[in-house]
Amino acid sequence: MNYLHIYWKKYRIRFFMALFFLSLEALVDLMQPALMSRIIDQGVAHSNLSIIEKYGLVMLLITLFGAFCACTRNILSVFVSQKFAQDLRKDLYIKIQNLTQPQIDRFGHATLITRLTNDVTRVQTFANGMMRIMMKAPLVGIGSLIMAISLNPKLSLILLGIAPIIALLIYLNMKVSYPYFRKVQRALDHVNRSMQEYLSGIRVVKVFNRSSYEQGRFDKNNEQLGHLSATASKIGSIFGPLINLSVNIGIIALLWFGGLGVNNGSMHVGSIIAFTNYMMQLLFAIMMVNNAFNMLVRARASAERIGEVMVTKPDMYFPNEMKAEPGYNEREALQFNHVSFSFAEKASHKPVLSDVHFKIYRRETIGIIGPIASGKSTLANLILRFYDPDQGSIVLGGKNLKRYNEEVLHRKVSIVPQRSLLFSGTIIENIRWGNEKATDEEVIEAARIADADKFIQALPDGYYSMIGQGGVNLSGGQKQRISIARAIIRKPELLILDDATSAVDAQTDKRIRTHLKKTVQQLTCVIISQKVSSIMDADRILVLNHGKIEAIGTHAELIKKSPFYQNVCALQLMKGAKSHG
Ligand SMILES: Nc1ncnc2c1ncn2[C@@H]1O[C@H](COP(=O)(O)OP(=O)(O)OP(=O)(O)O)[C@@H](O)[C@H]1O
Repeated sequence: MNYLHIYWKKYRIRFFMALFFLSLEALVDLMQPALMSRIIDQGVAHSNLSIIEKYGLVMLLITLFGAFCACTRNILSVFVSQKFAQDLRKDLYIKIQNLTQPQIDRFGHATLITRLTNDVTRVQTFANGMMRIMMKAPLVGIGSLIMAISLNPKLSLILLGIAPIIALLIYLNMKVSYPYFRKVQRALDHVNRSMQEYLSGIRVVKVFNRSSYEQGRFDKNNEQLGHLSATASKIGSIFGPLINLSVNIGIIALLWFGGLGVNNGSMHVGSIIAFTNYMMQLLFAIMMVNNAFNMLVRARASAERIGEVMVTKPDMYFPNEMKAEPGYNEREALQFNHVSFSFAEKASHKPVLSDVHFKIYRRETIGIIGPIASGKSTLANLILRFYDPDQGSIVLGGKNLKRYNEEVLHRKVSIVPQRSLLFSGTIIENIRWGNEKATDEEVIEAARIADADKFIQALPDGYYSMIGQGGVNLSGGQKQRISIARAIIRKPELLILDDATSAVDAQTDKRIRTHLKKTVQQLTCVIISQKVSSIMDADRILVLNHGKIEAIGTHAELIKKSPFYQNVCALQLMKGAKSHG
């Protein structure tokens, strides 16, 4: 948990200031019973009003001082814990942003959200608790013990007998409950995941009448969370009463022996009351320590989970120097050199891409077609360096992808992903998301190329129309066209359309491709599609089958040499001809 060091360094002065005021508060608490004992034994017992007034005034003044210390400490502890949590959340967010795709795949989305929210809150609660009770409790506890011993050494033996039993119970409580709190957080990840999946697929769930099935999945995870939380709390609820029982046995013993002392005249009532007060304070302090340990156990589990993300080192490097490969041909835009790749998590480890070898020339449009799960999107993800090939290399503009600075790479290559992802905000903001500096004219031009300008202008607020989260108030085709405009406005050298026009009709699809060819002359384009009509007029078409290149060539060439392409054309083009006929 070394990552917490920087926050400690940043906030330790305020933390110690809070502890200073907390110690003063504890001191005030410790003085009260002693003063009360004097008021009773010297004032009340002897009907001495001036003593009562004198010590009463002192008690009032120190209580006021105690209140001032408590307020100051509160302001400091809230400030420190809030700021610490804010910094931690921010740093964790940045860390998550810098995780590579395989690392994000490994963690999973839901757990990253729980770690960023719930786990950080737990650590924050603990930090705040430290400045409220954790330090006060030992101070009051030790102080009470000293005061009690100085008041009556014999009676203090009772305290010394009870205190170790309570300390042992606290230790056992911590030891038994710790593993459960880690499990509780993991169960919370599962609940978050089922909720996240449900919300992102809500329409599909409804259409397929799978609400009760999804509810079942949620219930199962929720039950598991409830069960684990209950077990963790049950452990606390066994140790809590045991500690209480020990405290009460101590009080009874104290009153018994104290009563005997008052009877035989060796003790005063005021001292017994003060002693009882110190004993209560001591035992209360021990119980507070127990609570604090419970908080510590939870916070430790959370801090470790946050730590797992914080210490994750990037497994990809994006250097700044970019050397061109020897013998580089200026005409080449992209080159796959015998690339093989598999997702490490896959049980079978079967390669998703095997020995993929091809070149794309500048300003060329390449179509990629292939059956479902043949590796088309994976190929696009490798060009963006979301993953690195296991074997072979990818060369972009004469330079190995591994030598690119991340920002430069993503300025050169832009993608319109299969699922259009829009953000809540206006349409213009969403398009400009691709290039913050783009002028209004450039936004409109990009929308025209993506064949989106007309429908946007027809909306009541035009480019300033609001888009709901994920683009809920737009059709699939409208979302896709805005996504295309967003990619074009970046002015990339290589544009990848990954099934980006699946929701638009054939004419719009064609218009977009024609606009792209005419307007963005320097552009090299990779069009991935299941539709022959989307790629048949590309300069060359690459047929991917089971992660291997089956054939590469023009539409006319492939019709002759690729069995898969022949089949798809036969199915799709004949169907198209029939439906037109
Ligand atoms: N993040 C991932 N982790 C593990 N396996 C993955 C991951 N992404 C894709 N795969 C697997 O890789 C294979 C190829 O997937 P990919 O998405 O590249 O296919 P595709 O040709 O684009 O399919 P489609 O036409 O359906 O979009 C599939 O078997 C898929 O299950």
